Amino acid sequence: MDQSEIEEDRDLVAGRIPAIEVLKSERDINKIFLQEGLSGSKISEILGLAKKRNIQVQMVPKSKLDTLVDGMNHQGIVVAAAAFQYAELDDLFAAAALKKEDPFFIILDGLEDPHNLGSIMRTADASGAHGIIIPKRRAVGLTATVAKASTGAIEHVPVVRVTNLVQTINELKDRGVWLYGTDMKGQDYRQWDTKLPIAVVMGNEGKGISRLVKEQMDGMVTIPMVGHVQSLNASVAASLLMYEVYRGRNAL
Ligand SMILES: C[S@@+](CC[C@H](N)C(=O)[O-])C[C@H]1O[C@@H](n2cnc3c(N)ncnc32)[C@H](O)[C@@H]1O
Repeated sequence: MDQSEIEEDRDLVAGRIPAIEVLKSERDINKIFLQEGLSGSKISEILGLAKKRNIQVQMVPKSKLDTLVDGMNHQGIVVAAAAFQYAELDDLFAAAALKKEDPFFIILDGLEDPHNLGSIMRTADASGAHGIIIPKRRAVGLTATVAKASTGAIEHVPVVRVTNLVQTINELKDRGVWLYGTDMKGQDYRQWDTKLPIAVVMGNEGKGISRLVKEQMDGMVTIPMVGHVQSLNASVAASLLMYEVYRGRNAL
């Protein structure tokens, strides 16, 4: 096998749980590359799903998988799947409408780290967010590393990629969504009314939210910090905020 066997419009999904998620999804699968001599319950599940979907499984030595995914921890399995599909803004509204819920979107203003994006997708799925909006330029998009870090959530959380974030924010406002930015100078997140249709904006790992985006916000929200460091990791902050929305909307 060499790299040319993988068509350019294909994504390589590495790892057992991500492989199972992609095999259960509706995405087209080209082929499965499985490390020789592996067994176990997850491998049996993968082989069962492959059989059910009539997907070719090629047995390869570990070194081939290492080369294919460039040292990523593949756990003996790589799935060559159709390229990750981006959604449209309407798909996010439709996802909210389908669940009869007010929109709950996450906007990432220039997030760069694929592990942060994967982790945010994982919590977005868990906390019931209807989708994520990212800019096309100067930001991480959907990659194999993101897929791995999302542990399969990438198959369930729609991601919209837009050319102009400020324009999209204005469209969201026109459609009744309240925009909340996040930094260290906003209202305490425990006093935030999360029962409205909302989009939460997270900033870049180094620079935070850009000025032009911040100017469009209806409000700013802050997670209090009483220690010595100046900010939380973007995906950690996003998780706390997403669960605050969940908590506010799902009273016990
Ligand atoms: C590492 S921080 C960026 C710090 C950046 N130097 C700044 O001044 O905003 C990345 C993102 O995480 C979120 N964040 C981090 N800590 C936060 C907190 N305590 N409250 C609200 N959001 C926070 C914000 O969205 C921020 O833009």
